[in-house]
Formats: sequence, C-alpha cells, structure tokens
Amino acid sequence: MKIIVGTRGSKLAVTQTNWVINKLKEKHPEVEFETKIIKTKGDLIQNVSLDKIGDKGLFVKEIEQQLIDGQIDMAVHSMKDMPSTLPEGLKFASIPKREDARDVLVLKKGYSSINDLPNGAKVATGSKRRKYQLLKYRPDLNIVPIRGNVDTRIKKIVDENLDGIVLAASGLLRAGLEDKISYYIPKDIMIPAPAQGALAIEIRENSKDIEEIINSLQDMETEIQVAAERGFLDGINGSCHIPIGAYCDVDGENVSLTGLYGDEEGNNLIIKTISGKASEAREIGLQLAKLISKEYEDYEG
Ligand SMILES: NCc1[nH]cc(CCC(=O)O)c1CC(=O)O
Repeated sequence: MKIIVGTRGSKLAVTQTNWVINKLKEKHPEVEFETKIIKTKGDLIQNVSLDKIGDKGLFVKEIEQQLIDGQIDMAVHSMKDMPSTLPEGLKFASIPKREDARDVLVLKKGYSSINDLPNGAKVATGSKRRKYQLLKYRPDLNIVPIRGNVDTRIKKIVDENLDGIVLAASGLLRAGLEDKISYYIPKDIMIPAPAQGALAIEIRENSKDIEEIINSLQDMETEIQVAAERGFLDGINGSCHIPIGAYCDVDGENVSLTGLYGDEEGNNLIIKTISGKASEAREIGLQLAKLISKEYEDYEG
C-alpha cells in the first residue's frame, strides 16, 4: 500500500508532515509514503498581515481539493490553522500527541526573559492574542506587526532590529530549533491559541484503511484537549481579528478549561476557567464560550 501525503512547502509544514510519516512508518513498516508539496493562497500572499487576510481556510483549500480529487490521500496541518468545519467528504483522523502548547519569545542576543526587556522594547507579532496578552503583562512594550514563515521571522530580529518575536514553541521544537527559544511564556501570562501544538491529519471520509493506520498514533489526552479548546473556538463568535485563546488541562477524568476573548482593540480582555468531565470536553468548550460571550455583552451594553 502507498499513501500520498499532501503538505504546504514551508519548513514547518514539511517538518510536521515528516514527523507524522516517521511515526506511521514505525507502526506500519509495510506502508509506503510519498510526500507531495502543494502551494496554497496563503503562501502566495506573504506581505499582507494575517490579521487582515482573516480567512483561516487560506492555507488549506488547495490541499483539501487535492484530497477530494484523490490526488493525495492524507494531509497534515497545524490544528490551530484549521477552520471549524471541513468540506463535505473529508474528516480528521485520530490526533497524535501534542507538542508543548506554549508560546515562546525568541529574543535579541543578551536577553533571556520577558523581564529582561528594556522599557519600550520592540516585540513583533501579527497576532492580537499575543499582542494584548503581552501588553497586559508589560504595558510599556512596543508591539509591531510581522509576517512570513518561522525562519523569515527569526531573521527579522537582526534585519529589523527587533528586541524579540513571539512564536509557538511547537514549531521550533519540531524543527530542531530549540536553541532559538529564549523564554517560555507561562500560560498564566499567555494563554495559547486553541489547539496550538497539535497536528491535524485530514483524510477522505471513506478511507477506512488509512483511518485505521492513523489510529495507531492516537493520543487520548490530546483528543480531549483539542475537543475542549476547539469547542470553545466554535462557540465563540470569533475571527482572526480578535484575541482568542484556550487551554485545557486534563487530570484523569476531569478537565479544566481556560478561555480568553476580547475586542479588536484589546480593551476588554476576558479570561475565565471552568471545570467538568473529560468525556464532555467539547460541551465544556461550548459552555465556556457562552459564559464569556454573555459577560462580554454585559460589559458592552
Ligand atoms: N500561524 C502560523 C502557525 N501555525 C501553526 C504554527 C505552529 C504552532 C502549532 O503547531 O500550533 C504557526 C507558527 C507560530 O504560530 O509560531
């Protein structure tokens, strides 16, 4: 059997895809894998802020079309980049073990913590979630926009004389760039994006054989976390223009879910935590979204 795996061409995407393929090969040495790199609209518009493009589907549409057409058999994405509903005929396979969900600072030479940064330091991020949580902890920081893939962003620290940038730990760790990480931002300072650090493996609904092969990678704790965090994302009236974050802690049969929501200007950042049963992870996410939305409306009106 041969499985053709589609991926974007960025270093991060290829690294994640190879990670999945290598794990699958360990469990299923009889299966042959071929990687196919696919250019997406998101890869072509590199100079526009992601906040301004908005649409989450931007990085996945072309890949999904090839899945539907049978030109590829599975696709590996970052779960945090996936829209809440998939096109008809496609589904997520089992979710493998999550990488570290935290955000990190990659800092200019000489700094090793958020607390080292001088007053007014220039920190780049394109994400409102990252921006407003940084400003909550360090209101003096000068947050500037940035785009491009992970390597490009790291290069900009020198090229654009930045004091630091914010990235997901997971991308750097998977790519073997751990030495670039200056500081892991604790979750009580920065709530990660829903499902940050988790991978999405997308397949055709009728691909029973492939589905079973991927089942060998399933990590139950990650499944629960992703169900809760994406439940929150689905329940909240969101877009890429506003700060949204969620992180789920799993403790045996129980979960504790923290959500973050705010307005475009970062004026009303609401953070709330609720607990419940792991078996109802998605419902807890939806419930937390309702609670936070209500609090938000009360504040507004
Ligand atoms: N927005 C781009 C993106 N999509 C997924 C990741 C890597 C993190 C992950 O595995 O969730 C990144 C880069 C980043 O945020 O630093």
